[in-house]
Amino acid sequence: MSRHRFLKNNVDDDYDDNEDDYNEDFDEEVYVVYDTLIDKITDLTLEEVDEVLLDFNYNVDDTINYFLEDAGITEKPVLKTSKPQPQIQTKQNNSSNSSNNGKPQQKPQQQKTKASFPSTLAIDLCQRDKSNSNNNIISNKEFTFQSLYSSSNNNNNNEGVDKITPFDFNTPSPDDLILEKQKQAFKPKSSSSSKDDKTKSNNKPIQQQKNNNNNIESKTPYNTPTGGTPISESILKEENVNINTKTTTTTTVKQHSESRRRDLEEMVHKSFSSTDNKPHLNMVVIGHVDAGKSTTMGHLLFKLGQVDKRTMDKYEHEANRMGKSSFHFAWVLDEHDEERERGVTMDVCVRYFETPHRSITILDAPGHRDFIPNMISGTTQADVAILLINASEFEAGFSTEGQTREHALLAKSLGIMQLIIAINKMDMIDFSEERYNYIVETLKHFLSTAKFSESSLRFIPISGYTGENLVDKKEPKMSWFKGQTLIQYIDSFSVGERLINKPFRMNVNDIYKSTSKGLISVGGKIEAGLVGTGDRILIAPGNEMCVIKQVRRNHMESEWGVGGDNVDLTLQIENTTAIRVGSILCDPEKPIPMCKKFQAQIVTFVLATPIICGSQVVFHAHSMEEPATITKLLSILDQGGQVSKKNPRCISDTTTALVEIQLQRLSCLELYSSFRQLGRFTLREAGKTVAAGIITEFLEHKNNSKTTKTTTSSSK
Ligand SMILES: Nc1nc2c(ncn2[C@@H]2O[C@H](COP(=O)(O)OP(=O)(O)OP(=O)(O)O)[C@@H](O)[C@H]2O)c(=O)[nH]1
Repeated sequence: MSRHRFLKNNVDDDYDDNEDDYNEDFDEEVYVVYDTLIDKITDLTLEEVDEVLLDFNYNVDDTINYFLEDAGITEKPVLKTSKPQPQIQTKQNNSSNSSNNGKPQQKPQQQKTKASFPSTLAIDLCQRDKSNSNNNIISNKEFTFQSLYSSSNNNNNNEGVDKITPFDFNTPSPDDLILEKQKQAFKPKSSSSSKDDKTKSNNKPIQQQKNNNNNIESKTPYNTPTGGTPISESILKEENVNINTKTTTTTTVKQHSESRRRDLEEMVHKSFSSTDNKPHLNMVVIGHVDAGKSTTMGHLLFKLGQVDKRTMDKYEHEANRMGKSSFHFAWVLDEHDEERERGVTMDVCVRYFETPHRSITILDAPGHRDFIPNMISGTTQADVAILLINASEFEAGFSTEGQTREHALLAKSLGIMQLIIAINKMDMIDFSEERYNYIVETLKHFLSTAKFSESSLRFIPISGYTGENLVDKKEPKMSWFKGQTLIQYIDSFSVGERLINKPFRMNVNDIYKSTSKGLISVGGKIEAGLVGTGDRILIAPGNEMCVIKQVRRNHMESEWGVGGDNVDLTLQIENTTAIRVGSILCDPEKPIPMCKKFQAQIVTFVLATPIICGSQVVFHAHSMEEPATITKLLSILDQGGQVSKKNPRCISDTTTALVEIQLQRLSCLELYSSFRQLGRFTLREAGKTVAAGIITEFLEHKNNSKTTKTTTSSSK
């Protein structure tokens, strides 16, 4: 019934182990430089070459000179042209963990262009900027998200557009090499051959398009590059591809056939138009630490019959024994021993319930500031939110050190439009109307400066512990409140559009290992598209294929899932380490772009030190996080989104600006104009959220698509 939470640390370990996979596709220049220098600089790595090439805009000569100078070598080596073959060998070494030369196994180096986060110099520069041009920076007093959101452009012209760039077959392409490998590996097997016999080539040379600063072939996110990675044997079998045949064709792997698509659409239509259908919403519960989020949700689930009396008694008894008697409702959601011992939620917990007109997935987020990355990851999956406020200690949560403001701003930045503000622990303030009104007025003012529209806010006094106003009203001392109960407000959340016709995208938020070999279950939100059992989908990054064996939506088995659903998928996959929290599952024909450098519009929060060119931050988007550098400050924008100052020297508090951001590694991202939810991000520095933003333009990106070149003797 309930979803297990995935222990992020384990995944991070997997991820580290897998970095070689992640970095195994390089441009040809990388191999030219590497092959030319490797005899002279023996500790050279492909990753290092890749980084430096990037800095030199893929200029081979400049890069070689850089390394020679760095190593103090004056004699220039003869330039070696690179053939695809060494790529394969290097990657084989990688995947087999060979210690042959060891280099490709090393983790990527840190970026060479490092600048430490600003200090007094930056503050000084900023103040000078301010004094020179007071009009250019939006007043600190008025926090504005307006330009961030007004720039949201609904232009989805890119949607579904495929531009296929033909590959020049004069030279042996990486696909040819793969085909050779496939021929060897995929010898026809008898029908009785066991699954375990399957051999998968781990070589994944992709014919890459060059995506440097000056050479962006196209900005559409759905370009389908030529070349591709080898499709796994199981999938080839399902496609009925006979490897030992004569005619060579390039096939794009399809997620599902046209007829299957029609069937799935029919099922979706039938389900959605049924009178039993309750629109689904993902609801994140946020707020300062100890505001009562888990207690309120646990008590609500208990009142709705989602937790039986016996289990509740057991929790109460055990909580008593541990001296944590007041936490027994919180234990419905806080399942881990450490969370129960510490009385603190650490990771997002997922639960499901229904109201008369809605089916709701609860995402109970941690309130403690140490776990804000988890809160962000939960909020990115949500459609609506409940902000819990501790009425007895409102000031502590609302202070700049508290998380009330930060959570509300993050929720807004991550696309939450509808918010219930539950003023909790009313029993601790003797259900005082006066205190309630004071808190509501203070929050109303703050939330309007954060650009929440007043009509999308609902304020409600509750006691999560006594249960007052959760599903019914009993407390005579609170008879002054004439509004609805919490469950009624939840029931009246409006439901957003389901992006069924967009390419499939799902954000992986949980992973549960399966006991069956080759099967793995993942949980997360389908951002867009339609999937069904039997679909073949692509895992990015990593460009690995898998097959959907089972779909669970709203915690029930289903044959399909659509945009907006929070689902668990059981996947058949040969390399279970290819998937991790932060992966994106996508349509192999229209995969998510991979991006390393982009232009973005950001809004800064309250900053300890201003942002300058070279500021190091942690970039959070959907469920991924990645070290990043702000490489250029392009302009400061006014409230209308117009440029008010070009090339500023720094960006201070609560300012809207256009910047360039460089990530340490290629990451799965979308333009905000194409996929809002996957084109939003937040930036954190030293444990604090410093800005939120949207991706406006890719500067360095590549597109993956799952194509395979197969040789067939007969075509259907
Ligand atoms: N008196 C009273 N205590 C409450 C109420 N709601 C929660 N509490 C208590 O507040 C403490 C913290 O509650 P939690 O539900 O763990 O708070 P939380 O917001 O989920 O905490 P984190 O997730 O760790 O941020 C517990 O001791 C609860 O019993 C309430 O309405 N009244």
